[in-house]
Amino acid sequence: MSAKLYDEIPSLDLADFTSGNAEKKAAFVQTLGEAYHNIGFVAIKNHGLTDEMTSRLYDTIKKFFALSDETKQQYEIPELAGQRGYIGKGKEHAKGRKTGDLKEFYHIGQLVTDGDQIGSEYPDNIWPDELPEMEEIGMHVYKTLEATGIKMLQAIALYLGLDEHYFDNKAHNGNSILRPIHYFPIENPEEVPADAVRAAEHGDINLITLLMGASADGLQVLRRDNKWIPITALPDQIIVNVGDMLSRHTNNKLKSTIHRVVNPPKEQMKTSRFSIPFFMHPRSDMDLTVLENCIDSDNPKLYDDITAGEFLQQRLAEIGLKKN
Ligand SMILES: O=C(O)CCC(=O)C(=O)O
Ligand SMILES: [Fe+2]
Repeated sequence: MSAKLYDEIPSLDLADFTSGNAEKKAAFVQTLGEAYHNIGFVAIKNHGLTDEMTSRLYDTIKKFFALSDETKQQYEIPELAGQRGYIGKGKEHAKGRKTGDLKEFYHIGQLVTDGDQIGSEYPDNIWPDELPEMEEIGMHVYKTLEATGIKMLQAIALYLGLDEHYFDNKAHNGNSILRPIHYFPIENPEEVPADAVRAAEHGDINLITLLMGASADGLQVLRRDNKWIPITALPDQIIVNVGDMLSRHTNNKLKSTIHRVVNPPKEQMKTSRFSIPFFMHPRSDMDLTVLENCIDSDNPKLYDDITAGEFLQQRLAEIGLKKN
């Protein structure tokens, strides 16, 4: 397939995939697959979130991050390797770096309600006493994005020549995480390490990421020709990108594209930026062994066999969230 150089990431309508029109569905699958092969990112509309849900979650997390550091730190549990609750300023760094990112965030994890045994693998969520509304809106957005992610994975499965429902049972009650992020204001830019950025360049760990809030400035993706291009999404779109687990499983046929959040100009460092990614993980026993149909003489097998759970533990240590 030809390598395309996009100036902006392709936009798609998820309703084309779900509406029941076979032609539109096939076109969605093809456009999505080509975009993921070439740049790893798309913007989609009709993702299932309403404006009301989006603004309620933003209002809530803005109130949370406005609490004092001391209050927020009550919800930080290092033993959970940052998998639930609050993660303080500068704690996470990109793989291969030491300087922490200029962000603080909160992790909301899976809630199993159908009696599935896997529920016992997951730590309970942590909810702040100060914001009783966070649990309801947080879980509502979590479950909505999870359902949207399953549909995106169905389209991806078709593009890969797999059964449409290949990922369904692997993603059902998966170890996904909703991560509201606050890129905090910096009054005096001289006081932070010279190489500190909001989010240093990285690939996401998981299968796919569904990102709310990319309409805010600063997010950039590294194109195949090594040029950084800004991500712009319309207010009614979310971004959906390929993570390292999916890239591995497909022998890089689908690209987990490197991206970053750059700092604003110095005089605007005093402003906050918020975003809310949903990192879609499968169940930890999913086998990420490279798919047979993604290996041929031009594309030799690039990765060792590993499960999703093992891959996650490795990466959490590499980004500073899990202490050995
Ligand atoms: O804040 C954003 O726009 C992107 C965040 C991101 O890439 C991440 O948390 O993995
Ligand atoms: Fe990311």
